[in-house]
Amino acid sequence: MFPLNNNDSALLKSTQYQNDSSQNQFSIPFQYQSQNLVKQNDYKEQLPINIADIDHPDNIITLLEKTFQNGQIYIDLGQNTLISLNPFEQTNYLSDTLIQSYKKDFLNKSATQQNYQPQPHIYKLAELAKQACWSKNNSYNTCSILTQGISGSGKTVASKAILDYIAADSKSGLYISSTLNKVEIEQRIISSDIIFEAFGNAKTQKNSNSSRFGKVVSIQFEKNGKISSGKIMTTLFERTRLTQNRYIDRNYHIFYYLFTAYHKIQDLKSFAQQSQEDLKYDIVKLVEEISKLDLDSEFMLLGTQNQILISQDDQNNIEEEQRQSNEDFLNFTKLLLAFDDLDFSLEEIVNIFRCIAGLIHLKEDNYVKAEEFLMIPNLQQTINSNIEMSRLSKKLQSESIVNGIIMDFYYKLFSWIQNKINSNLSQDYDVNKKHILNVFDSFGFEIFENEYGIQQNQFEQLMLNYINEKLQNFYYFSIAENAQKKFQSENLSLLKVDFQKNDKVISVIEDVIFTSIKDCIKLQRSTQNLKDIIKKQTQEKNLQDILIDETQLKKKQEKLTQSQITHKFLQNIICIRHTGGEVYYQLDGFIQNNKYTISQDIQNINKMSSNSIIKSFTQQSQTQTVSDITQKDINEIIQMFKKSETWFIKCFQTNYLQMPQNFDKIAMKTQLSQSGIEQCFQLLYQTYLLSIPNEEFFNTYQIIFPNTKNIEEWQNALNQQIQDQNNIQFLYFGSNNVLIKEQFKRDLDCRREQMIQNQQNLPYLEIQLRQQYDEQIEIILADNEKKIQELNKKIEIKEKEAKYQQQRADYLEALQKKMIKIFEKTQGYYSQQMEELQKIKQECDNNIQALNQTQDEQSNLKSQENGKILIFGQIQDKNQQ
Ligand SMILES: Nc1ncnc2c1ncn2[C@@H]1O[C@H](COP(=O)(O)OP(=O)(O)OP(=O)(O)O)[C@@H](O)[C@H]1O
Repeated sequence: MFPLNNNDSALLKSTQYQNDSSQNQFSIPFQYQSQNLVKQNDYKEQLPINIADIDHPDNIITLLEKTFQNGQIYIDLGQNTLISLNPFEQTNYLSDTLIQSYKKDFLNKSATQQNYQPQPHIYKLAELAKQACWSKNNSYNTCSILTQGISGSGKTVASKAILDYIAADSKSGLYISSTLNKVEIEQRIISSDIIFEAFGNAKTQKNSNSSRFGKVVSIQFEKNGKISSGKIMTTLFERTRLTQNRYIDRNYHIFYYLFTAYHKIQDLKSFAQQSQEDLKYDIVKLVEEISKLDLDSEFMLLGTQNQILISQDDQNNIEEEQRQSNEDFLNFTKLLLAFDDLDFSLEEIVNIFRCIAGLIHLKEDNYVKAEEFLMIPNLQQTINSNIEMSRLSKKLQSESIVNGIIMDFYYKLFSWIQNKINSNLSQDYDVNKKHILNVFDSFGFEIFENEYGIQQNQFEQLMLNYINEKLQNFYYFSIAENAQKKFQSENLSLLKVDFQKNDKVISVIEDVIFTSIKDCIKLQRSTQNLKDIIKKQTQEKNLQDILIDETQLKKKQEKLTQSQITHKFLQNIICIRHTGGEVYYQLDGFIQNNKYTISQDIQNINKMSSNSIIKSFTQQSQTQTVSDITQKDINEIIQMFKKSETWFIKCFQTNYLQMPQNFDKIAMKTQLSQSGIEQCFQLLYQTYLLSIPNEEFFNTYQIIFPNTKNIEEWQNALNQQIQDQNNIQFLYFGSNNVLIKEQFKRDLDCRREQMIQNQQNLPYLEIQLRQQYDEQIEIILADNEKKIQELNKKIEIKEKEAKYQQQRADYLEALQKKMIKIFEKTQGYYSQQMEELQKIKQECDNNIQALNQTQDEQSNLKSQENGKILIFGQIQDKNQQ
């Protein structure tokens, strides 16, 4: 392997390359040289593909605009950041069919192509996040997806798309249900969303289905990837909406659902008849109870919107009323089905609706009905007994107590529903088992302006903007950390990039404003004192640059107070320099809205209720403030994110008029600065890099420097071509991967192509040489072929011989075995014969011996006889003589 590069010299810095044909026979200039970076001013028709191609944050807008005009709504910024543009029209970007084909495509292609890079899409992000729940590089095996953007920018749609993608596994039949009679967990998670929307969403100026709380849905997977359980956490529920309606804003959906259902009771009855058999609870009985709720008149709690709908006779309004009421009715029926999916009992649903109806009647001062439906006897008496002798009229005091009860009860009802849902979803939830995906449908930066375009921000806006600053701060931390990790894992050091962080803004809110409010509460000071305390603490903590100083503020005030309308508003304001711009806050109401305004006594009236849900409401600590709870919640959420791999979806409204095919540059520019992307542009720009394994990179691009033998030589060759070592980094040689800007990779690809083409156009001589060479090779190959054939023949003969020898060996072996068997069989017989033979032999021997003896004796005898004969002969001779 080539040596590691862990210093800046490893970074190739250039926008220009030599173009000297005498030095380099393949002297095709890199495209990078001519059209590498899109400059701030000459940015025209050319569409950059990603943020790495832009050299100035101002051009991000053009990137977004061109992408949008191209019919795309997703832009990948790298560092786990995806921009999602709200098109305000139905597109084919989100659908079940697309989910299925995307899943299939992703799985197939990622299995076969190592560097499969599908187009930026929310489903791609969901898939990557799900996969990362098992990744070895993610030690927590937990992932988080955070959607951010202003109201109406598409956070909820994006969060739902993620959940739809995740839940699609069981819809596709990938997993077989193990619980026959139980609703699938995926369905229950989707149904929980319907319930949360009914109770926590409202129609606002900016969004007809605006979430008025932050929600984290945590999904736990089994080892096989199936969802095992879920858990839902909520934060910063907007309580003030219940009693303060802003012109065309509506209250929470559930009030209108119930009101419409009551008025369409016949339709509801037929719906109940149809769905009766499918539901576990008795829906017919439920409809009977709804018909008793006495929601006949116009109600203040339903706000101006409803009054307009009921009273106007203008044709458009009648049509709008009809459309809205059909939508509310349809959503109500969905809610009834969702309750069943999550095992809400008949009694529980009736108690919820009775509570809602009770609050509607309470706001009308109709204590008889309020007592009946809240099931609290002597409610009016208790309220009256809490009215004190004070400067405020009895009416105002009673109104304030009633508002307090409504906000308190509704918020606690919402929490009760959340707990009920969690008890159903989270039975098997266990943080220690990991494989968790958190999806946070959060808040965006908010500046509220009145009908004259004057900022009118209150405590609620401060809380939203505070959470937004905290999430922004986490975003900076996260991308800086990710970039650092990416470079460290390649033994590279990241160039230091300074970016504007927002720690000081957070400090002003937490350490100055929150503590000042608390001091005021403790010392029973009024909001008039609040401003002075804030000013003093800001100076003590040296944070003046975040709070606009008095002289500046006065100048701005003078301009604004020329209009009479603004005069009153500007009396008690502070202005904070937020990440997304300057925001003016009206301090009136800060102290009151930060604490629980109802007394302990009033809070306790729920204990007198025979409605089991209302009775179960727990008391809120009087010392705990909204800012305390919010600060704790958001810190917990951020801690949870810090222990996970996090993705960010930055949602944008393409225009404030909510019109399709309309890209409002000014609106987009404002949102861009509020999104935190501009602030860390340099880091995103520098680190948007593709990663290609070293070997693959060298094999692919070696052709560009044909004489190089390894990646280190390749790198040196490239360095020699670089003329201008300026500050643009487009290529990093890491220990395992080459990190490269996409545009530069395209340039390399282009150069490679041309090198290949050049080879095809070699001069005539070279072509001839090549032909000769090819012919030679052909001859060698033919000769080789012949030799191989001969060898094969020999091998064949040898093989035959070997086969024959083997057969013989087998035959002899078989014969031997046979002989052994015969020998074993005949052994006994032969030994007996041998014995007999032995005997015979012995006898023979004896006989032979005897014969020998006889012969000896005979020979003796004969010799004797011969002697005798001799003697006899001698005798004879002698005789003859
Ligand atoms: N990807 C999309 N395609 C089509 N329409 C969209 C898309 N995203 C958002 N919209 C439209 O914009 C509306 C507002 O979106 P959404 O409710 O998700 O906003 P939000 O950011 O969650 O707002 P809030 O903060 O008020 O809850 C949707 O009801 C829908 O009509």
